[in-house]
Amino acid sequence: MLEFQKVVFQYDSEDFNIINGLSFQIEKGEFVSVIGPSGCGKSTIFRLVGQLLTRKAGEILVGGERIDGRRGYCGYMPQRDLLFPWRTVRDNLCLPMEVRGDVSRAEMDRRAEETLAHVGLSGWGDKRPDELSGGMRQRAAFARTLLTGSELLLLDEPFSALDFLTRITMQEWLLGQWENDHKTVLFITHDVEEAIFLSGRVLVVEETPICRLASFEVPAPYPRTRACLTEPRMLALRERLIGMLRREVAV
Ligand SMILES: Nc1ncnc2c1ncn2[C@@H]1O[C@H](COP(=O)(O)OP(=O)(O)OP(=O)(O)O)[C@@H](O)[C@H]1O
Repeated sequence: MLEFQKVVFQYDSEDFNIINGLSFQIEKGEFVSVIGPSGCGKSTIFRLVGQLLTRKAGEILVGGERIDGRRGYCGYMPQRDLLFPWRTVRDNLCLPMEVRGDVSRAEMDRRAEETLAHVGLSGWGDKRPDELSGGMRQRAAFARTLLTGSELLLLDEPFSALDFLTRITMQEWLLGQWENDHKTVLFITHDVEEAIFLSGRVLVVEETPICRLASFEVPAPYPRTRACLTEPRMLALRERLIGMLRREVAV
């Protein structure tokens, strides 16, 4: 579903390649997390997939085809929900369809209502975002990401601003969504436990410049509950990943 082939990228203001010959693959329907220390370049990978940044070399393929010149092949959900405060929740959800411009107003509203119901927000379409709780706003933002119609979802620390209880509730909610629709999800987080609870595979940024990602299979079948986090194999993986991240930020 997503493939990097020897991708190289440099920010204009920097004198080195932050991404330096990176190759990796994500299969269709996988839930994969990317972890690494702050500032190592995780979001840069997402920006390259979304063509918000242009690589210097290498290829990025989605669904086996080069991304260049294409649109609508991925949905992006940033850390902050970025819902427009002056729009109703429904009109926020309609945005990706408005941008595409390929469906009528009535159809946009129908799809928005359907997706609101899907994320447990029936009846909230006429509200403004500031009338929703943090968790509800994130669900609305996720619904908007779904309405891009893309099979590949890039979720960039979507729960990091939430309080602990809302956060674990949202993790369980997201896992339930994924277990139903099996979209391909690439998920950035700083939280090792969140990564192993949600993912089938965890990719670790071991160094900057990023030349490779270390890949770890998560040893727990789906469907999952939080109880799996206390299993010895999961605890061992958690400790191993924390150890790797500690080494990277050691001073
Ligand atoms: N527009 C830019 N110009 C120059 N440098 C940038 C730019 N955007 C990001 N950087 C730098 O590139 C590095 C990687 O940034 P990026 O946002 O990809 O990291 P990250 O791993 O996602 O960080 P965090 O976990 O804190 O969100 C950082 O050192 C950052 O300062």
